[in-house]
Amino acid sequence: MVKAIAVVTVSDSCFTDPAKDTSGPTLAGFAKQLFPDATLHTIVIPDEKDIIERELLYFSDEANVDLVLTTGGTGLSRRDVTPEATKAVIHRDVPAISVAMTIDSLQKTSMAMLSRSVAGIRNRTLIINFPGSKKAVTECFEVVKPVLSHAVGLLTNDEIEVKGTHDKVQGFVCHHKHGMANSCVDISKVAFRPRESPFPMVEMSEAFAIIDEVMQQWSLSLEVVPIGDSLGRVVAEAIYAKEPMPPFPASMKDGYACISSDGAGVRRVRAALTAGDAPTMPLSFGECVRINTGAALPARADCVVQVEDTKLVSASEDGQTELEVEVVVPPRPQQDVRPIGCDIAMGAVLADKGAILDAAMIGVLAGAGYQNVTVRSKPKVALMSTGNELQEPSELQLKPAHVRDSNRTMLRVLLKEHGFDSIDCGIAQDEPTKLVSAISTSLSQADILVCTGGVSMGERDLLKPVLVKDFGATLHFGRVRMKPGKPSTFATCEFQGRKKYVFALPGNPVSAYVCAHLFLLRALRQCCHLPPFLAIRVRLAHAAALDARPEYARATLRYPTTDDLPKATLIMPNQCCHLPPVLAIRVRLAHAAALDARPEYARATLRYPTTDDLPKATLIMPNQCCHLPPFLAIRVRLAHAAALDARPEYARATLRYRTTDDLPKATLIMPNQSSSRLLNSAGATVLLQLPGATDTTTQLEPGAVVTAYLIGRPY
Ligand SMILES: Nc1nc2c(c(=O)[nH]1)N[C@H]1C(S)=C(S)[C@@H](COP(=O)(O)OP(=O)(O)OC[C@H]3O[C@@H](n4cnc5c(N)ncnc54)[C@H](O)[C@@H]3O)O[C@H]1N2
Ligand code: MOO
Repeated sequence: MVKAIAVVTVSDSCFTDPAKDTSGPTLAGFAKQLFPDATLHTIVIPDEKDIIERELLYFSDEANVDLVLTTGGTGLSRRDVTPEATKAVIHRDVPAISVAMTIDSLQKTSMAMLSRSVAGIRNRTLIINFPGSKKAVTECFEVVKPVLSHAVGLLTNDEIEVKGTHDKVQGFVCHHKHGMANSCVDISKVAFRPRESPFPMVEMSEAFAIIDEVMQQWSLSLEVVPIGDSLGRVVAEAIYAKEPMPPFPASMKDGYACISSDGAGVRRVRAALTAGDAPTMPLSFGECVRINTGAALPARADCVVQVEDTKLVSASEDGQTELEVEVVVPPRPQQDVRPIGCDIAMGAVLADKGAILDAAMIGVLAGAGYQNVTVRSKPKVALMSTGNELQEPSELQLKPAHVRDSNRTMLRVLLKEHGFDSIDCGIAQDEPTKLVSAISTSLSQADILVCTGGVSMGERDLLKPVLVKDFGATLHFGRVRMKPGKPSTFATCEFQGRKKYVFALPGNPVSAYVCAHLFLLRALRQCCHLPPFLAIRVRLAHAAALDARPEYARATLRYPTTDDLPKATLIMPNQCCHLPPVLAIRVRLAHAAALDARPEYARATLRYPTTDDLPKATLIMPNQCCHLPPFLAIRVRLAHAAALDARPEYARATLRYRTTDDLPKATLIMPNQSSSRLLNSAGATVLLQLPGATDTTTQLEPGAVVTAYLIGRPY
């Protein structure tokens, strides 16, 4: 199966102006049409041998793409070096591919003789050079189209042979290849089923450690996405500024661009410059130019005097032209000027490797001329429900003894909420051969299979035996001391030569919901190098009965103004496995809580204190049109000193929370929080409300408590 394709346009002119690239998008369109499920990477690079080689190596060795299709740079001109770069990286050539393309093209034009295309294999990646025109790409793609899938299959098969031996040793039979699925699981002798679960009960800490360790084996791959689609993605390689920002000395005020050494006094107003006007003549002594915020200063001007610090001396009779103004306060050199590169120096890091792209960072990239960004790929997740009692949610009429499948919809939406797509693999019946067939289909499409139901002790709970006996899976855990979700199962297996991860969650809807948060999202976030969920401490608003098992209770938070910690209120006192939210946080009980024999994860709501001086009903942003609540305001401590402006300031910051701290610690993204510098907002999770400076207080000391508005996910 072709899982990932890269289309590389090699052309100096397209690199300078990507809008000129017609053959790349054409090739990409054909590739997407032929392999609609494959991840598609596109890139435009100049005719530089080193760069071409680097990208080919990257796509075959790091991004693990199956097919690299280049277009351009195959002709005879001095800069045409794509074939040389390709030859330098391939391990084996496949000359007949280029020969077939050439023979076909020769029937249309004798110019085809001048194409020097190369095709070859590097590891498991097939690389094919196409010529650089849209017409040639269209013709040549038709030639190779019939063999691409098979060629990639053959390359992948090398690995399957090796894995096949391994699978046989473990008793795994590859059912999906033979049409009708078989299973080694015998369900005829129900009377002899185990009366005790054979799976050791692992503690939560152990289950987390197992997931963390096993998911390290997830093989990293990268993809290139348009910046507009990159929200929440993790940057794969540091991105640098190709030009300074601002690219010219720019005014910070509406006023007059002057020469500071002229001091205070009357100046002739030579012209007016609004933002976007390119200044033509240098300023002379005794002159000034009326200027707007953001406009470029004329040569020799070294300061801006804001309009408030000037007086009109003379104007044209119609009032349309200022002739002379008086500068009242002598200006300082560089006053109210943003010098070239003061917001972003050329070569500065715009987004570092590992950064999680947010609106500010994406804005920075847009301002710096980046259209695409290389990010870590997300795993492909398949969702499957199991159970003979399940019917599609779309069926209005319930059949006798049936329930509608709510888990698949819930999990799809939950994954979406956390930025992950999923593949719907339907409902599988509790019958070994049907499960084998459904699991095979799911695993062939995804890296991670999430299924619900069939993991407990019933004679139709077949997931675990089918995974082990029919897929040779290793069960890393099959029971966890927790509530809800005791029979949660985590397994891995080799399938079609690739490692697959299986989260077999309990069928009870709440168990599936809670365990998806705790286990599945933890694993997915680790694959993308996202940090685990933030844990904060809160107080219970009321008593909470405890179960013998530690319990993950769904709760809401409330934020009274007088308490030190948020208050948590259980969604319902009866937390049997049929209800929903999440946030792993330490809380204080607001009331007495009866304990069960087992540690219990009780569902509660939380309240969070803010300071008494908090402006009580001030919305930071009017979310009200959609009847959404305002952003949460919480109290935090400054991790460092913060200089105060004359105006109250909403400073962009990140939070760090240790369970030993009484309050989260806030760190400003950058000390320079100037409003033209979007970089100082990139990565911010809170707006810190800093008070305006007074005569006696010009800075807040480390540890000072201020209000923070949560504007993003707080991790
Ligand atoms: N003898 C024992 N029985 C059970 C034990 C045990 O330790 N010993 N554990 C209990 C616990 S705890 C849980 S949790 C459940 C887990 O059961 P399964 O994962 O095997 O799930 P099923 O039996 O298939 O279903 C349980 C329940 O959930 C409903 N369900 C299943 N799938 C869906 C779906 N997609 N959408 C909506 N509802 C679904 C199903 O109809 C059942 O009512 O086992 C206990 N038993
Ligand atoms: O562990 Mo189960 O989800 O309590 O019923």
